[in-house]
Amino acid sequence: MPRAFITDIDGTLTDDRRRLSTEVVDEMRKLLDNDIPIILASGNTLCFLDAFSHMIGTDGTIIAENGGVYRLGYLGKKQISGNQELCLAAYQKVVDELQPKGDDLRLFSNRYRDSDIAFSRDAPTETVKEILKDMPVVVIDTGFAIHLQVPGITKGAAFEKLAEQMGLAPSDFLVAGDSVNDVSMLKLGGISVAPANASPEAKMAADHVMEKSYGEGTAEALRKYF
Ligand SMILES: O=C(O)COP(=O)(O)O
Ligand SMILES: [Mg+2]
Repeated sequence: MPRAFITDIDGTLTDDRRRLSTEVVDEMRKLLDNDIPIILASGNTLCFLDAFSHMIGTDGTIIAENGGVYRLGYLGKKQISGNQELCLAAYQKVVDELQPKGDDLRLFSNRYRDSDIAFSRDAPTETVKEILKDMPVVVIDTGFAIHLQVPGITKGAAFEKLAEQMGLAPSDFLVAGDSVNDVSMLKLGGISVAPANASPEAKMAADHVMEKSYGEGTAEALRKYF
């Protein structure tokens, strides 16, 4: 049986309208009641994850901004890596190119971000990738936002560091994720699962694709593997 659980949030704990699945919350509370640690790993900001951790009842161990920010427990030091200035310059290049054509890209929660840049999916990801092909940034389309991050910063890299600080190996974890930004951590888990709604990349990286979608699929995995 896995000794710990690490999970993505959007598309993995939510439903098809991005509302939290109460079914998966019930299953996560059972883990917490049995002292099984949970890491929340998301493209969202630290403050989003803080509120989320409190309300789920985890100990505040989080990965935010797709690995650009991570922290062990609420009292741990917030670790920031990456190069947000570079990501912002890349974003500006996309805006300069697409705004005259009428594509309005909205920045997401930028004043709360320390590492990456996230914006609305109003332009095709392939177009953004083409514009940035000579820039040293990675374009990540999570299905919820487009993120720009420097290479090497991933949920998986932060997961390895946090697992070590927790005295565990990544292979001690059940990993759940639904999108391309989860592939790095899905590959590291002892068991990795993707709910049925997951992207082709996440399904490929996971050991098991669940029958159910979204949070209900992840709840199914928690019942099955713990
Ligand atoms: O921030 C996003 O784009 C998606 O968030 P997630 O990593 O929790 O799915
Ligand atoms: Mg997701």
